[in-house]
Amino acid sequence: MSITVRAAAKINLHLGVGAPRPDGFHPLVTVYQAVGLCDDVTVSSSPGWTLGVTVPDWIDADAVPVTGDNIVDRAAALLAAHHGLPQHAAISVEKSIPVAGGMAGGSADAAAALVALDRLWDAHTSDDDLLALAAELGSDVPFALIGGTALGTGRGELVEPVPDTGTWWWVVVPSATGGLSTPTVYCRFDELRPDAPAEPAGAGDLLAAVESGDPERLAETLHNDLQEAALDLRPDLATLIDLGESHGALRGMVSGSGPTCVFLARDADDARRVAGGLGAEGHPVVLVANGPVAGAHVVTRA
Ligand SMILES: C[C@](O)(CO)[C@H](O)COP(=O)(O)OP(=O)(O)OC[C@H]1O[C@@H](n2ccc(N)nc2=O)[C@H](O)[C@@H]1O
Ligand SMILES: Nc1ncnc2c1ncn2[C@@H]1O[C@H](COP(=O)(O)OP(=O)(O)OP(=O)(O)O)[C@@H](O)[C@H]1O
Repeated sequence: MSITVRAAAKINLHLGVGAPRPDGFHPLVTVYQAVGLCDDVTVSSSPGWTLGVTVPDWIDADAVPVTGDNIVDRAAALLAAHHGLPQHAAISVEKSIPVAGGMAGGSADAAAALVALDRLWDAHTSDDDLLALAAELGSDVPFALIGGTALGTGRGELVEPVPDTGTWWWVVVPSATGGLSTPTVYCRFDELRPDAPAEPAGAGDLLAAVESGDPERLAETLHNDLQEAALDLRPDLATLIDLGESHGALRGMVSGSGPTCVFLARDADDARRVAGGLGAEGHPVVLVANGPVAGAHVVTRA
């Protein structure tokens, strides 16, 4: 048997970050949106354990570990231990989400692997247990399971869907010069914001904008507390954001911890125009994606 599960990249429409907790994690109030830029994880029956990764030419294959350190290995080990099962399958991960890009690509793969292996092993894991296992794997992984548009609290792992009947158009520009480490960006946030409040900035205005369906209103309320830290580490991103806005984007920002930058467009045509403009300026990879899209879900079963 072979099962393919697809999981999407995320954008943080709102990312409010508070002062670090005693456990080192930062309290968040975030609004996630899953966008149509997806990784596919395929699992097949096998007596042993193998993992392969394929990438498009614009992703550096060496940036994705394949020898035991992949988050997919950790997801499989955790699910197997939860059920007292042996960890056996042949897995292939087809990546399209930027690596170390602030779009939660590894988290998407972990969520997809949990869903795929649950089906392959006939494990019937409850939704609550899947969410708990996801939270052990990483703060962004529970959202990758549910997708759509959702409020994230705690360290980001407590997720709750929010009403969103809009179709939002995004231009996505992965960095051509490598990724950023999430812990490094949080550390720089701590250095730049020693006075960060215990309670992160709330998302009321952003949630009202999402509900309105109005892209101009959403553009005004997009908010990322990690942007200052990401721009401090990668000053070139500020130039990119200005360029995207000069080509007609309603608003550009750093995605999560970066360095991918995302640009909100008025509609699909505008998104294509902004993408064309950035491509003509010499950015080698410029993608268009819309959201919200579904969380990790089975696409083929044979
Ligand atoms: C930047 C975001 O993508 C926004 O959604 C997430 O907060 C990052 O989520 P993630 O990559 O799933 O993060 P995890 O794997 O849970 O944690 C990686 C590291 O990021 C930092 N981290 C992460 C989440 C959080 N709320 N506070 C943190 O300080 C910690 O240094 C942690 O050791
Ligand atoms: N399946 C995977 N895909 C990508 N990176 C992985 C994977 N498994 C492990 N990694 C490691 O995890 C690191 C972070 O990768 P990822 O693409 O998830 O970053 P990110 O999108 O910035 O994460 P986030 O937005 O959740 O902070 C990579 O640098 C890589 O070493």
